[in-house]
Amino acid sequence: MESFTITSKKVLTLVLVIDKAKQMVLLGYKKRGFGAHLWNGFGGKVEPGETTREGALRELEEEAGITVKSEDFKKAGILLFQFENDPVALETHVYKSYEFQGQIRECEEMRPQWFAFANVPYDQMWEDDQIWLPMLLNGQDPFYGRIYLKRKPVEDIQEGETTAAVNTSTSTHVNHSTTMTGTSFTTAQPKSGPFAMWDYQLVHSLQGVPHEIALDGTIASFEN
Ligand SMILES: Nc1ncnc2c1[nH]c(=O)n2[C@H]1C[C@H](O)[C@@H](COP(=O)(O)OP(=O)(O)OP(=O)(O)O)O1
Repeated sequence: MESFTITSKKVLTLVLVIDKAKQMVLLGYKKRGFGAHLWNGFGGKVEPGETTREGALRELEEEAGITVKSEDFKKAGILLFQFENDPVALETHVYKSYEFQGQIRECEEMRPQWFAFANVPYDQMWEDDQIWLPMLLNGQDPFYGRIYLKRKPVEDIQEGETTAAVNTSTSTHVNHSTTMTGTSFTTAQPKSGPFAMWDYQLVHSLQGVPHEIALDGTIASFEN
């Protein structure tokens, strides 16, 4: 019996930098931590005292070495990630920019690389990315999505995927990891992470930009 009831949430960010002329998107290969060995946008937890916008810009600079001017930095939407039997959801604020300044560089956590829209490696990304990323790339934002994820059965987990689950240290998902304790994989070439998407709801081309999601999963407020 699935339980996706949530009682609290953590606020995260996710940034997609796009070269509109070349129809390419900048992704990062996550080398460690939650979501390790998957390609994703740049982002992470929002620190105390930061706005989501400030946190997103900070993570982009830390993880890809680049900055974006405030006027070019647009909120594309919010994704609420809910995990089976985990009362803590991840409210992830998604931003996009068609411009950036600085030199793209690799860091300890992420290896950035440009991908043509037609060659985005969805089979090596969070499974939900194939639902909402094409909408973002096609300009069908703002959007709001609710994504329900279930831990994959152990036999379906590929080599390396445990790294993504077990190395979550400060993240919400330590409880999910416990079922994996004792399993040891050494190579790191997973396909789409240790969680499978169970269901989703996505509303795109919204009239307003969502600002916050309530614990019942509805949009609590829009940006001014
Ligand atoms: N399901 C799914 N699809 C797409 N993107 C994500 C998910 N779940 C996620 O958590 N994410 C994104 C949201 C964030 O951008 C990152 C996760 O952030 P994380 O690396 O845990 O945060 P940091 O602050 O960088 O972590 P530390 O390593 O510093 O603790 O993935």
